[in-house]
Amino acid sequence: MNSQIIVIFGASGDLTKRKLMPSLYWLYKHNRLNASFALLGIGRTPYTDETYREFIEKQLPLFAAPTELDAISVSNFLQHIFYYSMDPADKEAYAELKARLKMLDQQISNPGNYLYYLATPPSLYGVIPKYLQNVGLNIEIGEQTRRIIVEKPFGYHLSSAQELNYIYNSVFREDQIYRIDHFLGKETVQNILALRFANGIFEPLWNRNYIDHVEVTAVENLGIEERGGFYDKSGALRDMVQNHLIQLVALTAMEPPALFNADSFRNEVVKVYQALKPLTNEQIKSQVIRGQYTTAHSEAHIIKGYREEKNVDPLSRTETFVATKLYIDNWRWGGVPFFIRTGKQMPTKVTEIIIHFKPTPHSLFKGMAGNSSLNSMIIRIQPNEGIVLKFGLKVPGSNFEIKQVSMDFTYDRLGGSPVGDAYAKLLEDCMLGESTLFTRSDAVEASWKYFDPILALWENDPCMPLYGYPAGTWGPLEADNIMGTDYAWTNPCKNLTNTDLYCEL
Ligand SMILES: NC(=O)C1=CN([C@@H]2O[C@H](COP(=O)(O)OP(=O)(O)OC[C@H]3O[C@@H](n4cnc5c(N)ncnc54)[C@H](OP(=O)(O)O)[C@@H]3O)[C@@H](O)[C@H]2O)C=CC1
Ligand SMILES: O=C1O[C@H](COP(=O)(O)O)[C@@H](O)[C@H](O)[C@H]1O
Repeated sequence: MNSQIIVIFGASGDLTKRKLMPSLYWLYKHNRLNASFALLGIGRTPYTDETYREFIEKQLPLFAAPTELDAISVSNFLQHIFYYSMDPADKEAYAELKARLKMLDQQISNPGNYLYYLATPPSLYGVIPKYLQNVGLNIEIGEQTRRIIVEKPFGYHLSSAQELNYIYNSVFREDQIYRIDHFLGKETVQNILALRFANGIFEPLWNRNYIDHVEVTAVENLGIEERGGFYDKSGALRDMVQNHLIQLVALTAMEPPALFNADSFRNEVVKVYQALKPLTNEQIKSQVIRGQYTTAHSEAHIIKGYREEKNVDPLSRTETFVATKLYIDNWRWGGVPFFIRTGKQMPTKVTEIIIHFKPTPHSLFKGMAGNSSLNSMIIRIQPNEGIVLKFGLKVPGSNFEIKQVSMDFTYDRLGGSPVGDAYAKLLEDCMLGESTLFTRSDAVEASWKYFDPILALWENDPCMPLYGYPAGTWGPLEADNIMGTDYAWTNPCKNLTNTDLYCEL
């Protein structure tokens, strides 16, 4: 790992304290950072190096596991942290920033390698690269590296994503730009690739001939917490579907890349997005269901409805739930529905992909329901990462009655070296110049191209329905309608524990 300075814009914010700092600390603790790395926090808040270190020190115990923290390594880690107070929206401030970076280079013997991390509100994503360019902070001289990580959402719709791509591509080369989607840093998400492409037994079945339908679920049992101001302008489609969920679809559906490198992998991802079958307005009405959580009363407590949350418009029509059916128009997937859903304030937090295989052509045994399949594969991404394969077996002693049983694998049985948070993986990859798990410009645009008409219809047609669902439920009943009579959502049980990979309802 090269020596480098990580420059975080938005260093006083929620993402920095909850995700970036604990991940960097984890990398530090596991000797994965260069001994002379430095972190320069940037923000308008008038911290000094010392007061910023105190701020970070207070946050760390809240987010890193107590067993991972020890006083000596925390205090050593903090010595690598510096702060520079400036408004990232102030063009004039960048010359001073450059001078501050030069000083820091000398202090830690860094040859001018900088990694910029944009953890500010998205309104600054287009501004910061231009101002860096104004003072030459984008230019690599000799062996230097200058990279930039941009948080999601990358754009608000297709045209703003295109505008941002235009700005980024005129300031940096594509291989210097890292559009982050933290789902790709999750170990089990990467394991989808291993499952599919390191094994000969699944791939022959992985197509329209054997797969009946696919479900992708990423739901949470929390509301929007302190992020009302951001979320009310975003909504579930922008926050989760256009990026995280569609990435999961891409990994499930992509063709095997010829090589395991950034370009081969990302070429295949883009092809999936390009093959998404566009929806007509009529189909958007019937196949894209949006919902918003409403107040729920239980014996023990009241859960606030979305419109009562802090910084949310009391008449808001922002969706906190989306369920939809999509098709991938290519030879492998033609006619196979992919059902995807996400929501806040659902009964549990779970992210999983379920591959439902086609039933046998004829039911020979008792207990095998007509045309429903006994075969499915559950790829659980969180909370308890693992894979379950379901199939039918004879009930002992019975008269050939068939029952569905499970063969399961939990990820923690695999051992291996310690694994950090998804952000640790992605930060480390970026520092190493490895961009496979970051989103390329054409992929962002191809994804927006599919989702743009949905957002446009929701925004422009006041008659488009927004369904309420009581907090703590599986979303509006209308979400069941998109499944039709042939399919049903698979809801994992409410109280998943780390020992149940899967439990029956
Ligand atoms: N928080 C999360 O869990 C996740 C966040 N993200 C994305 O990461 C980015 C950062 O998120 P988060 O940390 O929650 O955001 P915050 O709202 O906490 O903002 C981060 C920092 O940006 C600075 N800032 C805020 N407004 C302005 C402004 N108008 N001009 C200049 N600086 C400003 C503030 O620092 P100061 O006042 O010191 O300048 C603030 O602390 C967002 O784009 C978000 O979408 C993505 C995934 C998850
Ligand atoms: O990017 C986001 O993801 C989180 C969910 O991520 P997870 O890793 O905790 O599953 C979501 O809560 C947030 O709204 C969204 O911005």
